[in-house]
Amino acid sequence: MSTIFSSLPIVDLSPLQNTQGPSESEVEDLSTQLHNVFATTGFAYLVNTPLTFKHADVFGLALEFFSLPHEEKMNLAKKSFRKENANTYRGYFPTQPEQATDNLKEGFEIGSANSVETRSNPSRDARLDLSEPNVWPAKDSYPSRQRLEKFYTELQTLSSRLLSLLAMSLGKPADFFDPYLTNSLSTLRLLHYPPCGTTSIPSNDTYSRDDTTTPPPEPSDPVKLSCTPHTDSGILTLLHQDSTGGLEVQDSSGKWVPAPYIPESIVVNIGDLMAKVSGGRFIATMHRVRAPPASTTSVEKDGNNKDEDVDGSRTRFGRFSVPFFFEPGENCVVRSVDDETGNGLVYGEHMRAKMKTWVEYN
Ligand SMILES: O=C(O)CCC(=O)C(=O)O
Ligand SMILES: [Fe+2]
Repeated sequence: MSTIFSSLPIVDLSPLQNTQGPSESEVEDLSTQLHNVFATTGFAYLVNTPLTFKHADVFGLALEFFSLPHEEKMNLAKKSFRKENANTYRGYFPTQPEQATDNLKEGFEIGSANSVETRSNPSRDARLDLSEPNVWPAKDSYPSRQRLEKFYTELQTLSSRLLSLLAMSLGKPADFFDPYLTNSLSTLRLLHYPPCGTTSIPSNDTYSRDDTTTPPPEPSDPVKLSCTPHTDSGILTLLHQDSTGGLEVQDSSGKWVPAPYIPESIVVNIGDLMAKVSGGRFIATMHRVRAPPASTTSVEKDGNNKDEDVDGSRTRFGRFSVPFFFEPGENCVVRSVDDETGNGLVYGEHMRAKMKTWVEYN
């Protein structure tokens, strides 16, 4: 359980921007800071990151994708949404208002551009291929494919650096978790929450890379959600959110604490897996997203809401966010740092079990 808090801490990553690399004392300091935030709130803002992508770039990539015609997006839909498609894990998922109006979002997910087949027995579960290649719109309709692939690579590199700082903070060598990252299954997800003025229907359905522990909605809580309460499943999540607001994080008293937009920041949080690996020292904190109100204006490419969208058509977009789920390889054996000799958990199996609870795979 997290502690009681009223806002999320901010961690300044400027030492990682230095091309010479951070000094020894900066490494120590960052490692301690990250340990402290993940052991208390489980969530933080990262500022002055070494990413070359600005918010304007990131939300421009999302806007470009979600502005594609519906049919073109559906050509990339996962098999569970369009049975003639071959992709089971990567690709597009449409909004499902009939399933869960408190989870109203469309998304597009990619893995590594260099994904290699890692299923130990491909025929065993052809229904779900965690290491399948990405699917893409035609080049003309989505010219930014390479940009998105580059963004993925930068996020993977930044996450790996954070993980080595966490390894040190747990008394391990900086490269302790490197074997986890062989054929890493990290996912970059573009998310679009349409503006929603409709009444939320309480539902336990979730589409999220999240825990199964979605609590029932509080009866007296009139909050309309676009993403139900959950914890993330992997190592870390690095989230870009636009200025719409709506992300909330639960503290140990059960209170929902807003995590408002901070320009050019990334929100980072611990996933279930890292909570386990840390021997419970780090916390995978519950979070949720409030539905963007019907009056929400569109988002401009710089992440700031404006009445006009980038081509001036006054389309009302709702909210964009871009989580990056940092995950180990499918065959990675995951163990607590306190229990290096004990039985581990094979990550791919853990994921498959968890996904049976996700609405789009049922
Ligand atoms: O959109 C957001 O701000 C958060 C999304 C999220 O928590 C998730 O996709 O796991
Ligand atoms: Fe999440």
